[in-house]
Amino acid sequence: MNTKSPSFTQQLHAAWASQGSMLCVGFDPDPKRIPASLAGKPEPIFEFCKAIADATADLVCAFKPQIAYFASQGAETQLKKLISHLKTQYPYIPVILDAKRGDIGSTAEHYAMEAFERYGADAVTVNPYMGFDSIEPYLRYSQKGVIVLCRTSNPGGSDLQFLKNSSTGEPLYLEVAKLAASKWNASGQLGLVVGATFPEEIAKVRNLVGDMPLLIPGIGAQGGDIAATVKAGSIAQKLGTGMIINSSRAILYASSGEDFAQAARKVAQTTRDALNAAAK
Ligand SMILES: O=c1ccn([C@@H]2O[C@H](COP(=O)(O)O)[C@@H](O)[C@H]2O)c(=O)[nH]1
Repeated sequence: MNTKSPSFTQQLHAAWASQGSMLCVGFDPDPKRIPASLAGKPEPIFEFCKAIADATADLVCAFKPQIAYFASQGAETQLKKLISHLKTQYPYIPVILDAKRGDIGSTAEHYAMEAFERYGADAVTVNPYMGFDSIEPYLRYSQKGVIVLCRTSNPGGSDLQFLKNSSTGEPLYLEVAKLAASKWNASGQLGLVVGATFPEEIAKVRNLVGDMPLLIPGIGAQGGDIAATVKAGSIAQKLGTGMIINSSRAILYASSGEDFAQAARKVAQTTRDALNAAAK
């Protein structure tokens, strides 16, 4: 009997199929933007994120808390409580901790423990620019997802990610994609971050990495084009899979009033529907 819990990619494939969605709701809880109706609660960050999670859980394939928003407020306990709530109430929805860690192996071991043991995340984002030994400690958790930054959504991403390898002539982000697909993915649990703000590059990455999951931030507040993103990241014959398309602020802050969770749901629903329409 196989008693192992499902791996990150198994969870993801099940969520794409059962939820019928490629939308990921991101939790970037900015204290300045949390609705006044939650002020005075002992754990406003947790309450805010929980309300949004509960209002959108049937619309998503993943949730993505961004650790900086919790750590900057000393709200690690609220992050832990949020992930625990998500894993208890929605065990079929993978939780990706967006931490973008990158450090030497001995330190990376502790970052991996933080993500997978302290917080119980199903996957974590990592920065690959210190090389394979900085990623390897995460891969020891053979069921957990490791999502490697490749072509980020920010304008400054081009500063380094477009530098050409002097022997192959390939830009650095494509070298990362190639390494991820050919050498680093022994666990089969790797994914790549590619920004929705650069659909042409999403297509180039997809072309190199087969059906590896792509975490795609940059629709919504960053203005990435939904139709172009979905077209670029789709896998032939497997439409509606392969992408975890994140929106954080556009959903979280759809309303600053007491109706914030219902407003978030409306935006999440419209976004999920637009993603699905583009995948047809
Ligand atoms: O290239 C990247 C990698 C990560 N992010 C993160 O995604 C969300 C985007 O938030 P929006 O409010 O939808 O713009 C945020 O947590 C970033 O840290 C990214 O934007 N780009």
